[in-house]
Amino acid sequence: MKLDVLDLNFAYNGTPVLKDVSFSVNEKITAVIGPNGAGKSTLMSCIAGIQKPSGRVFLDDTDVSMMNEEIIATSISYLPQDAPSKAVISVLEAVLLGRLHTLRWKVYHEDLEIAYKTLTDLGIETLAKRSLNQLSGGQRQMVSIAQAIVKEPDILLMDEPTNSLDLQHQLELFDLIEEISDEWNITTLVALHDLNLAARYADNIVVLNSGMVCSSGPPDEVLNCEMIESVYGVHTDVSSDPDGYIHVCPKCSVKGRERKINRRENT
Ligand SMILES: Nc1ncnc2c1ncn2[C@@H]1O[C@H](COP(=O)(O)OP(=O)(O)OP(=O)(O)O)[C@@H](O)[C@H]1O
Repeated sequence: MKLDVLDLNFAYNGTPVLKDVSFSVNEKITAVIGPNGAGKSTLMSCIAGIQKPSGRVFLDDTDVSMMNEEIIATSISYLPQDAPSKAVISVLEAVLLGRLHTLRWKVYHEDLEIAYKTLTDLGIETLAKRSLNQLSGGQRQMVSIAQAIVKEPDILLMDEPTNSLDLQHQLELFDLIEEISDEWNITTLVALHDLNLAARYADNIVVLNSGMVCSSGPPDEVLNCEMIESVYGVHTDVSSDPDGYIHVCPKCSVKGRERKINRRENT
């Protein structure tokens, strides 16, 4: 499904946070990157319909503000950045909640099958009967991811889904996102801090800085030393491997290097 974001502007208490944000994606996986406070989470929640920005969001050329509640609820799945729930309910019940919305309160056999399949795909089926409040942070994060995926949405919005996940689970999560993107033809927008994960898995990268899109395109066009230095204030080596994947190796922060030079000069 095509996602078009057109001239989004959003302010918290009069302070602008998103400024004329426009981009279009129909690639399978798009990473939204940018420094702390750039506006990534705000952008995700605006697209999910939680915040009400000015501007337009179109799904396959239909204005989301014109779509009915049920279609939006079934089309868009949103995994927020907030800490996953510690409610006293089982993992299976929590995942099943992902199949429900305000206009759909009944669980069918098909929902159970899809919930178990999702848990198995994520490698957490053995947790099905455990209570959320007895899980580790990473395990709870996996359950939140299962809740987002189990909906089988057209648009999957994930805000820093790799928070609390170990290396194996980070890679397995993205392998699964790649797989379901292919199978279900969904568009995934994922806010990420890890530039190497973005380089490895995203078909397209949108760079947000101070609420504005400062670059967008495929990883090999977007990820370069100049962009990373100007947006993140970090010196890096950027290289590409024989498979064509970009690798970003951080060297030092611009400020850190300046402080070191100043210290040397003053001693
Ligand atoms: N509820 C809020 N009320 C007021 N200001 C907010 C609120 N939420 C976020 N902000 C501000 O909006 C700006 C963008 O925040 P946002 O969380 O969207 O950034 P982000 O790119 O997701 O950051 P991070 O990488 O640190 O998660 C920041 O300056 C932040 O302080």
